[in-house]
Amino acid sequence: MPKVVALPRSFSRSEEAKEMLLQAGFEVIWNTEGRPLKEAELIEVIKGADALITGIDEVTAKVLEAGAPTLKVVAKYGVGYDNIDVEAASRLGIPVTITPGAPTRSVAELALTLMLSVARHIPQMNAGVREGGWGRTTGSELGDKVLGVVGLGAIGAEVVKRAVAFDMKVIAYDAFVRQDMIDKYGVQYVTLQELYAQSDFITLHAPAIPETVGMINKESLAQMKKSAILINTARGDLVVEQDLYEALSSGQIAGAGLDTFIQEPPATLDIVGLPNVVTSPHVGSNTVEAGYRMAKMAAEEAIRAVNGEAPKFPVKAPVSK
Ligand SMILES: NC(=O)c1ccc[n+]([C@@H]2O[C@H](COP(=O)([O-])OP(=O)(O)OC[C@H]3O[C@@H](n4cnc5c(N)ncnc54)[C@H](O)[C@@H]3O)[C@@H](O)[C@H]2O)c1
Ligand SMILES: O=C(O)CC[C@@H](O)C(=O)O
Repeated sequence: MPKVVALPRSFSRSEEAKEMLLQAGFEVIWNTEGRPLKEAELIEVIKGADALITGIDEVTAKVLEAGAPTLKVVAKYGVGYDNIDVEAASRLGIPVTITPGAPTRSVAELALTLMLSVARHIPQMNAGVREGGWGRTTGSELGDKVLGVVGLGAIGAEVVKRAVAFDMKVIAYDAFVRQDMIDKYGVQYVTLQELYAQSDFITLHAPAIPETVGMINKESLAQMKKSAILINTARGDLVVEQDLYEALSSGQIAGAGLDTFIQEPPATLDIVGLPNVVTSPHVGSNTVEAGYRMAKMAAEEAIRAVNGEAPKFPVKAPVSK
């Protein structure tokens, strides 16, 4: 009986994907920890598995080596695969797949939610009202503001669509220029320096790769407007958190909305405790709808691999943290 290890915290909510795996004759090993697994835990659980479905667990070279004798695929439940040592997988002949498009709308909606929450101080006022207060703070509109999108891929594009509906002007930085974004939404491509200097809101949607890790640092923060609000629903690794903490505390920038952190939960409460910061615990794709799509697509990849079929959405380029 083929064995699939299904680790994403919300995977088991998807009855359809569960049923697909059972119908395909899989023995399914679930993650009962309620959190992503560490390397040592994964090394134990991966042994003898034919397929691994993973969220943001530590799929290191050692894990892949432990699974290599039987493992036929690592199917990422989502799109950001920086938690998987793709180079090691490729060396061991194990394909790595992702679920493109499945989390897109959910993450875009969260990015907008964070923009609005920071601009209107919603969590802070909500907390005050619940304590019997009536502290009204003055927020700002999104309309007529400049939104800078770093990484105009699937999620970035959905954010643009929504931002334009809020009457925002959008500028973007990406190595690949999308003519449809220019034609349909009037997006203007700029350099990173121009994006930092001109944006009222900056939203990160690039993957965590060597070129992007630490890109939001003392230097880039210093180029931003004092009124700028930074939104990060991409990966914590894109930000030097100590530099962001200092910029937010000193008024170098005005606020931040953060869904992702270098360490999750964050190692210290410094940033998340600041009054001008709104956070969420890496839930960009954690909706019922995105969960169903990601679970189904990942389950299909597991079944394909066990049947000896080629993966549908393999990761092409190796990435590192
Ligand atoms: N918070 C969450 O729960 C959550 C959920 C899903 C995805 N994500 C993150 O969002 C990221 C984007 O997802 P997507 O589906 O839009 O991916 P995508 O591949 O469609 O888009 C990524 C874009 O980033 C661009 N890019 C690559 N290198 C860049 C660089 N150096 N500077 C600027 N842009 C660069 C690419 O050209 C591409 O257009 C993922 O890599 C993942 O890390 C987070
Ligand atoms: O597995 C998760 O919980 C989130 C995955 C998400 O960040 C992604 O990259 O698609």
